[in-house]
Amino acid sequence: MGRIDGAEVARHNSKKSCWIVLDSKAYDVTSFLGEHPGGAPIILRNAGTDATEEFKKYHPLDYIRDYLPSDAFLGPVDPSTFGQLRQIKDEKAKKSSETDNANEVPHVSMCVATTDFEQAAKAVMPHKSYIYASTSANTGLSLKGNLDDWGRVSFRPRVMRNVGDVDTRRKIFGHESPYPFYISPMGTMGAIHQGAEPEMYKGAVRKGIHAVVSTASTKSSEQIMQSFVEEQEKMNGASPTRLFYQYYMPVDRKKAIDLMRIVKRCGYKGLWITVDTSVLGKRTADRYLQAEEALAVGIEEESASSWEAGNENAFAPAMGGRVAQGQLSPHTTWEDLAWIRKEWDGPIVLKGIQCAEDAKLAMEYGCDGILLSNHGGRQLHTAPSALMTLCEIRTYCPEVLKKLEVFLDGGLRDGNDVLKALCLGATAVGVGRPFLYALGAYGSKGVERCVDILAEELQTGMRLLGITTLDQCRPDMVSASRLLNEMWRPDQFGVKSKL
Ligand SMILES: Cc1cc2nc3c(=O)[nH]c(=O)nc-3n(C[C@H](O)[C@H](O)[C@H](O)COP(=O)(O)O)c2cc1C
Repeated sequence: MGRIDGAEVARHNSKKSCWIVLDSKAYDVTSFLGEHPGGAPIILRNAGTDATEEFKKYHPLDYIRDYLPSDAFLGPVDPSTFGQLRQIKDEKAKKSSETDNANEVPHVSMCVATTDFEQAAKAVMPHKSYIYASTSANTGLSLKGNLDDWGRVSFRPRVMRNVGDVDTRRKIFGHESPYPFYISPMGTMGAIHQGAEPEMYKGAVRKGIHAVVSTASTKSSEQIMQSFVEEQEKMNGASPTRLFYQYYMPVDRKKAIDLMRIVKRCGYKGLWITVDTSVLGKRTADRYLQAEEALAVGIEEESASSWEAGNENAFAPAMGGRVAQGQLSPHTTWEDLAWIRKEWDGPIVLKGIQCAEDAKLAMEYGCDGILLSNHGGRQLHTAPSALMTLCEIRTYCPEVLKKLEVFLDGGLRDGNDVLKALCLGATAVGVGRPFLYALGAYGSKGVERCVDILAEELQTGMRLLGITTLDQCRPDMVSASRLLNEMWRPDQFGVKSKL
C-alpha cells in the first residue's frame, strides 16, 4: 500500500469527503460522520488534520480498529509530508472575557474548599470539557436538589466529650480506607487532563482512598489497572486504595459478559452496575454546545433521538449529550441479575437507586450494596437527592441498612456532609465533580488536595459533633425534618404503595 501525501489528506476536509490521520495513518471517515456518537461536527473540525491527540482524549487508539468501517483505512502517511496536513487552532479555554475567569490557575493552596476547584478548572480546561463536566439534566433542578439537600439536614452536636483524637477510617466491602469517601466513577477523563484516569488514581493511591472506575473511561480497564498497580508499587504496597468497577451493561449479552470477564481478570474489587441510565438524560448544556459546533461547520443539528435509544453495537465511551450506540441497555431488568451473578462472584452494587421500593428489591435480589444516586443530576429531571432516598429507606425499609452496604452520591461538597450521610446510616459516600475539577486544574496534586480538604472538614466536624470514631454516628445526631416533611408518603392521593 502506497504512502499518502499530507497535502492530499488536507484537501479532504468537508462532509462530502472527510479524511483524518490517526496514529500516522490516513482514514476516510466520510461514511462514519453520521454514526459518530460524539456527533459529526467534532470530526469535521478535525478533517484533513492529524487528529491523533484529539482522539486520544476520548478513546483508546484500539477504537480505530473496533469502530471505523473496515474500508476506512487508506494507508500510512508519508512522514516527510506531515507538515502539509491541515492545521487547526488548538482549543484552549475561552478567553477570560468569555468566561468571566482569569486564565491563570491560582496556586493549589488557594483551594480551601472543594468548590474552589471548579473556577480553577474552568480557567484552564477546554470549554467543551468544562461543559461536559458541569452539565446536568434538563433545567438543572436535579443537580440543584442534590446541592441544596445537604444543607437541609442539620447537626445536633454533643459537647464535653474529649475529642482530642479522631479516627476517620471506614471499610468498603472489607477494604479499609482512611476516610469514608471515595472517587465516583466519571467517564472520559482524558478530556479533563492529559494524564486521564491514571493521573486521577495516582492521587487516590497517594491518599489511600478508594475509587470506582467508569466503563466509559478514556483509557482501557487494563491500562487503568496497570498504571494503578505501578503507582501502588512506587508506594511499596503501603496504600490501602482499591479500585472498583462501574459497569454500564452493553446491549449485546456476549459483549456484556466479555467486559465482565476483563474486569474480573484485571482484579477490580466490585461491580457497581449503573441502573439509572436506561437511556442518556437530556444534557442541556451539551446540546447547546453541539448545536453551536454543528452550525460552525455548516451542518444543522441532527435529530438526537436515534443516538439516545441504545442500539446493536459495542460498548464505547460517551461524551457530550449523546451516548455511543449499544453502550446502554434500555432492556435491563431485575432478572438480569441472575446471569450477572453467575459471571461475577464479587460484591455487586446497584448504582442509581432512587426509591425505597427498589432498595428493598436490591436486597431481595441478593445485591451486596446500593448506591443512592441520581447520577449527579445528569439523568432524570427533578429526581430525588440521595439524602431524600435515604430518608425513605430509613422510614419504610430500614432493614436494608442492616443487610446492605449503602452508599450515597450527588452534590456532596463538604466533609461535614459525609458525616450527615453516615449518621443516617450510609457506609460511605462518593464525590464526583470536585475531584474532576481538581484533576483538570492541578492533576493528581489537585486530587490529593481535594482529599485533604474533605478529610480536614470531616475531622473538625467529628470533633464539633462530639464523636471520635465513625461508629459513633447515630441518626439522633442530625435533624432531617425538613426533608421528611417533603418525603413521599405511601398513601399519597389515597393510593396504596406496594411497599
Ligand atoms: C463528568 C461526569 C461523568 C460521569 N460519568 C459517569 C459514568 O461514566 N458512569 C456512572 O455511573 N456515573 C457517571 N457519573 C456520575 C457520577 O458517578 C456520580 O454519580 C456523580 O458525579 C455524583 O455527583 P457529584 O458530581 O455532584 O459529586 C458522571 C458524572 C460526571 C460529573
